[in-house]
Amino acid sequence: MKLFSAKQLKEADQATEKNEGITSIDLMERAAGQAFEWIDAQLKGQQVPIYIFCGIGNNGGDGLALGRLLLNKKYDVHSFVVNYSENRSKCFLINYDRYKNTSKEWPKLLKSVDDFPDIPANALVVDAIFGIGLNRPLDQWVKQLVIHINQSKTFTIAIDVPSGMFVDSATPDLEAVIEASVTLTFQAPKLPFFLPETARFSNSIQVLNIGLDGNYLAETPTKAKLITKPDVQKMYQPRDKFSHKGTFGHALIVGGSYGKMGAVTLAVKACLRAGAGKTTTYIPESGYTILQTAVPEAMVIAAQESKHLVDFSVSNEYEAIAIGVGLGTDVKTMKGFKKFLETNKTQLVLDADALNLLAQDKELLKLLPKNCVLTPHPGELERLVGKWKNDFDKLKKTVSLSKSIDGVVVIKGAYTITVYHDQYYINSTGNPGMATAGSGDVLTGIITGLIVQGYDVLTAAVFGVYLHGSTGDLAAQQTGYNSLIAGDLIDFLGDGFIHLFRSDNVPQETAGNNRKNSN
Ligand SMILES: NC(=O)C1=CN([C@@H]2O[C@H](COP(=O)(O)OP(=O)(O)OC[C@H]3O[C@@H](n4cnc5c(N)ncnc54)[C@H](OP(=O)(O)O)[C@@H]3O)[C@@H](O)[C@H]2O)[C@H](O)CC1
Ligand SMILES: [K+]
Repeated sequence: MKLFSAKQLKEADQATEKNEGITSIDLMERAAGQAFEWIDAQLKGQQVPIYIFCGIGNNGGDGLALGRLLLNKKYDVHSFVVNYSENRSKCFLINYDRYKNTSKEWPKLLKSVDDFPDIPANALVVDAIFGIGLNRPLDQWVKQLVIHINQSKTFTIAIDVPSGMFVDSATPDLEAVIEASVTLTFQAPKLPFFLPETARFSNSIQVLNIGLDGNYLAETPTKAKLITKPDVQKMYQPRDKFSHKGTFGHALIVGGSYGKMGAVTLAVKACLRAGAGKTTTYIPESGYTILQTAVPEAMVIAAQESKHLVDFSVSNEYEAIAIGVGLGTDVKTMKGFKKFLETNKTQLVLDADALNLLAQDKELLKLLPKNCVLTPHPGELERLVGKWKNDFDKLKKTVSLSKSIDGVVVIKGAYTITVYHDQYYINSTGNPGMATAGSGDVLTGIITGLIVQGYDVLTAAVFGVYLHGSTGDLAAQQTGYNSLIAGDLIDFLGDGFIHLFRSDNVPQETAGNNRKNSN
């Protein structure tokens, strides 16, 4: 699903008006009508005081039109105009008059802190102060209003965007943003809904289709995409009946150190479960028995060193090498890693300590082959690219890293973002139960397993991240969040694949139950 910029949404708006022969007031009525339908479906006529705060632009116009529709359905509506500017939009003014004709009184004008109404605890608040047109910090008194609404702790519905949130750049004041309970956003979600600093404001997101011009939406490229099930269904490569294990590639997992062999165990199991034809692990000698016992399906090459890898001389028979899980950052390991990068030509997935070694000597980044995949969590990313000022700056720095290595960078988080050059792929699956030791090792294994099967690195990263998350969602149905452990992600990966092509209407209690039944 594409995430459009504010400018693109305004262009889509104009294309719709031109191609459908409608005006912007018609489109506003459509948008307000959709918001009304949604709210009416939740309230079902229940009488709660509805407090609507409207700006003076088109977001405010939406709010007034919504207020009128709610009044027509006999809801208890209290409307306010937040008069932050005299520059009222045409559609706002039309709806201002229409509102008066319905309610017989004007909405109350707010011009300073003294005008703020008390908001009853049982009220439903509608925030239509600013939408995608916000382009500078809020005036002090408007910020105070936002704080006043947030402090009321009432159920708050944001129209299009929580007011105070910037859509295409960093939000300058995180105290001046409406904390919405639900965001009814038009046509497509907006990028900051998925970024760590701002995601909490939009909370539950409902996308309302207001029928913007289909051609414009289809043909306009966006920097950011939200990856959902239909996107990954297209990525899946079905298996040919006459395929054999050689068809699905050979992966090498390099890593492990004394006390951290579990990381390699998890990665190699996940790699196999993701569908790799063959896997080999290259580990310090002390891990030999552990690996052979824990994963009989994997081959093991034990290095001479007992506790840390020093010598990384591996053959070039693999389609991809994952390196870094449980590796450690011993000085000798660093030396061997550098030597390995100087000669290696195989596609790489770099995680954990491999990223820390790269961060220790950034010159090593120049030795990476084209098209490698880096999978940092925010701490590892910061060590690689330096401190960022905000989420947009983080994305910018990650884009530079991706371009400089000509590879893929996966920023792990609640919404994992895969960055390739200046494209962002935002993942929609996963849950807080996955914040557990070894979860990243499983992801590394999945991505590597997909690459060796022939998925290009970008697809492997985007698809792998989605599968990792959707598998976690299925696992959590059985384990709950607290008890989910990384091994569960491996056990449920098969369900994750099967679920890709299962209707989402499958009742919750049957989805993801396969493991229990087959055990
Ligand atoms: N295509 C669509 O998606 C549709 C969107 N609709 C709704 O329209 C809004 C966007 O409306 P817009 O009028 O462009 O902008 P806002 O309502 O968000 O803001 C109004 C104006 O306020 C000015 N501004 C910006 N920042 C500040 C500030 N900090 N303080 C004071 N004033 C500010 C700015 O105008 P300037 O000329 O002063 O710069 C804004 O234009 C969208 O979010 C939807 O809700 C349609 O209803 C349907 C189609
Ligand atoms: K709003």
